[in-house]
Amino acid sequence: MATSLPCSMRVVGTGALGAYYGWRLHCAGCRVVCVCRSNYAVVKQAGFQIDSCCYGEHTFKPWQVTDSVENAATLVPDGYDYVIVCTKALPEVASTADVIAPAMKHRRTAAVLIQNGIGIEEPVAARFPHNPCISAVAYIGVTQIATGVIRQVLKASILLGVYNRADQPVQTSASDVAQLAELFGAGGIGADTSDDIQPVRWNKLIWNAGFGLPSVLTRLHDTQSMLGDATCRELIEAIMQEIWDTALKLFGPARFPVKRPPCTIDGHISMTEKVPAYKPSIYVDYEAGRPMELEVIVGNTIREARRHQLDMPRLETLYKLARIASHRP
Ligand SMILES: NC(=O)C1=CN([C@@H]2O[C@H](COP(=O)(O)OP(=O)(O)OC[C@H]3O[C@@H](n4cnc5c(N)ncnc54)[C@H](OP(=O)(O)O)[C@@H]3O)[C@@H](O)[C@H]2O)C=CC1
Ligand SMILES: CC(C)(CO)C(=O)C(=O)O
Repeated sequence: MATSLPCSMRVVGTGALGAYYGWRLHCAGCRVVCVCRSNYAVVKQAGFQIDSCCYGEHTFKPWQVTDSVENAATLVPDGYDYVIVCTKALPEVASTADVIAPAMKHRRTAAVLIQNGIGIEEPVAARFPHNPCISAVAYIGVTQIATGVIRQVLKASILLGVYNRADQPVQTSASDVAQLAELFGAGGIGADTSDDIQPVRWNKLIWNAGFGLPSVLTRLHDTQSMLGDATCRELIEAIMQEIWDTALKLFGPARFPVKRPPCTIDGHISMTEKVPAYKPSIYVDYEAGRPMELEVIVGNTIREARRHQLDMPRLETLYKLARIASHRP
């Protein structure tokens, strides 16, 4: 893996998050290749238009824009340093490992998963046991509000940690993670590393399930409308509490709550109150009739709890209702 700039990055899933982080890594001097899908024609021609609460309005023209992972692989024949995955995590629709496989042929290429939810790393680490695997938790609040147009409402930060399976021949090291954090830092992202990333992922679930499920079920659709409704606010807090309590039982008090804020329910709510109204990405997908990240954010959470003989009755009921809602005509 490269230790100094410039460094090659391939961003797969260049929607809101991918465009934003790709832009900041480009500003840090990395050669960024964006693999686009529905926004390919627009981005290839005009780049991304980014309206950032931190940097104002900018056009981001990546080093290369391509419409397939196979093409991206030919652009850097020696292999990428990092393949940054910013697709929605939808295991029931597509396997991330299959999607990125053409660009993972060189062993030094690290897979970096910047996605919400839990249980997303295992299939990637199992498929590419010789490649480093980095698990990332992002706080940023970006949305692709029109094709190729990205709006950011919160200062971006990212927490990076290793993902290793015990049987992997090559173990991802803390220095792999530190090098990537340095690159994000050079791009102005508040980047930090964690030597225990799974509780951090659970902590992020508190926000994503807490706001995501009620947004779909109440259709109050943005954070301020939801918090402004007393019943919805109560529901958000109750979901958050159930996940918080479960995480505490799973990880124990030495590992949970995590040390970095927001790490309390009040902290998640007050962070949200401070930023403009924002549609949870589950709601953005629901509204557009696209598959939602229900399995990795909610289904996997319930299943992991059950594996440890823990019940999450509130989440389970809302999960069933949201699944029904997702099949609406
Ligand atoms: N937005 C945010 O503020 C945050 C998001 N996250 C997480 O980050 C991840 C990305 O979210 P976000 O950027 O909001 O999502 P978006 O829907 O904006 O972007 C996802 C992009 O991935 C593309 N894509 C999906 N599959 C493929 C594929 N096989 N090949 C190429 N492109 C593909 C989609 O293309 P198409 O348009 O064709 O579907 C879309 O452009 C999610 O896991 C989300 O939960 C985490 C923290 C904050
Ligand atoms: C919690 C939030 C809005 C801001 O960090 C976010 O990052 C997300 O949409 O997942």
